[in-house]
Amino acid sequence: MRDAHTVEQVRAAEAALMARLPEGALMQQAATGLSTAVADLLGRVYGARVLLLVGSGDNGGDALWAGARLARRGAAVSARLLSPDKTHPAGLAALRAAGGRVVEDDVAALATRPDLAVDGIVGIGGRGGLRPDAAALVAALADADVPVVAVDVPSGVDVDTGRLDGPHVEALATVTFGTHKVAHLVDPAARAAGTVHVVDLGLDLPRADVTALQADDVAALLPVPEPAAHKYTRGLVGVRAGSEQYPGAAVLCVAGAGTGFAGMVRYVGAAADEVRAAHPEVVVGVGQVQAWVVGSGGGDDAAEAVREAAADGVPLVLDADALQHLDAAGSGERLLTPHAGELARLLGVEREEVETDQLGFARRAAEETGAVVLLKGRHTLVAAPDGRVRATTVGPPWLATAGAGDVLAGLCGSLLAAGLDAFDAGSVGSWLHGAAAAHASGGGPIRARDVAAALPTVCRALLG
Ligand SMILES: NC(=O)C1=CN([C@@H]2O[C@H](COP(=O)(O)OP(=O)(O)OC[C@H]3O[C@@H](n4cnc5c(N)ncnc54)[C@H](OP(=O)(O)O)[C@@H]3O)[C@@H](O)[C@H]2O)[C@@H](O)CC1
Ligand SMILES: Nc1ncnc2c1ncn2[C@@H]1O[C@H](COP(=O)(O)OP(=O)(O)O)[C@@H](O)[C@H]1O
Ligand SMILES: [K+]
Repeated sequence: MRDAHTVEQVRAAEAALMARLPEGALMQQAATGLSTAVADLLGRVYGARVLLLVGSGDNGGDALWAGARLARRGAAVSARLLSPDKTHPAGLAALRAAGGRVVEDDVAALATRPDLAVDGIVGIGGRGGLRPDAAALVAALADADVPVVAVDVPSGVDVDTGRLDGPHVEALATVTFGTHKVAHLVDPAARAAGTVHVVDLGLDLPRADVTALQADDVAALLPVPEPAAHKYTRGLVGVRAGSEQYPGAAVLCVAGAGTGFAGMVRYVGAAADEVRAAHPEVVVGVGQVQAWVVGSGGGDDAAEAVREAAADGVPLVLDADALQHLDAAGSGERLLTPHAGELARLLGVEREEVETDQLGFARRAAEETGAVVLLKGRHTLVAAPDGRVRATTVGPPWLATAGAGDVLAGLCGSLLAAGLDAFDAGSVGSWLHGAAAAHASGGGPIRARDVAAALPTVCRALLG
């Protein structure tokens, strides 16, 4: 499990550890890890030009100490101090002693294009977007195409929410300390962090509310049939999806549901002929199920489909059109699978608001509806009403293709039918969906049906 802790949790754990260690020991560990990661990215340290962006706090201190290490290995290290009167004194002295120099202004900083910049403007102590002087320097570096390695977090992002509240650093990579922070997993900030490396500090941390399942977690949660299982004990998943206008959504939703986690797939809806033709193993017609998936491509019949599914009193996946009929869905186990636009409609806000505060709105929707909310996106978030959130960080941008959401809804429904709760079904389903897309893609384009087809291979690899 990848845990993402809050600033408060990190500060408390760091304080407890620092009380037992010599002064400055943690910063030395951080700077060592940072300089190693920068050296790896540079390939060759000797002769490389490294520019440090140094703010007023310990984040700047980390950058300076790491810069000193790189300078001792032969890099030409210069530092642009954004608060010259408040620069970390020991870090600055170490840099100078190692042969690094301070540049007077942005023009001098960029006079010779740096090979790489180290963003030590602000870390977990930052508030609000970058201030104008820092923003101007960061913009100039972006114009000059200088890759940036962020120290702890890309400066300017909101660490605990993943929001971007103004100008910020767009990093190639981020070297963080002790644990992931929320902004490393939650978009849009996570996008600005690039590849995240964690330097272990040996912190003793509490449970994290924001996490990301890893392959071994998913493998442990997969529903595997008992030796004496038969198709009814494994669970039946019902799909009420598709319409005359969108029969394909039914076919794709059934493809996701029919991956093999449930013992049987039942279909009810307007696309029975298409479903039968594409999936001969599916049973068409009403009957008992352990979970229903409702709404993908559901058109005008969605309200009725939600009402009928809810009448069975089993867990529900509510997708697409069904999301507009939550009042008909009862209050049992429910997994909602909106994209940002659908979540915005559900909450009566603008799509852009959801996109800028994905964690906040996913949590708010879960709290207000009492359902688990799976907010689809680059990093899909699965939020439980109690505030826990799992982010899915696998899945290539090629997955943003029509019908992929229908496959996901069906897959999650099959996991619910097989006995997972809505939080596990949503987060495991989303992880498998992303991993299947990555497998099917191999770096190239994919169709939604390819994602469904790759699911068994991904599961086999996990279980093997
Ligand atoms: N704790 C530990 O054990 C360890 C901590 N470590 C490191 O310390 C970092 C935290 O250091 P920190 O607490 O000094 O805060 P930090 O993020 O450097 O910034 C503070 C100052 O920045 C300013 N400022 C604020 N907002 C701003 C903005 N938008 N734009 C520009 N400036 C802004 C503001 O000062 P002001 O200018 O307002 O006086 C504020 O006081 C942490 O991220 C990690 O890198 C590691 O060494 C491992 C061990
Ligand atoms: N940039 C991206 N990177 C990775 N996955 C993405 C990205 N954008 C969207 N996705 C995923 O693609 C799928 C699109 O689903 P959705 O928007 O419901 O499409 P549709 O309604 O056509 O089925 C979701 O699983 C979403 O998480
Ligand atoms: K930073």
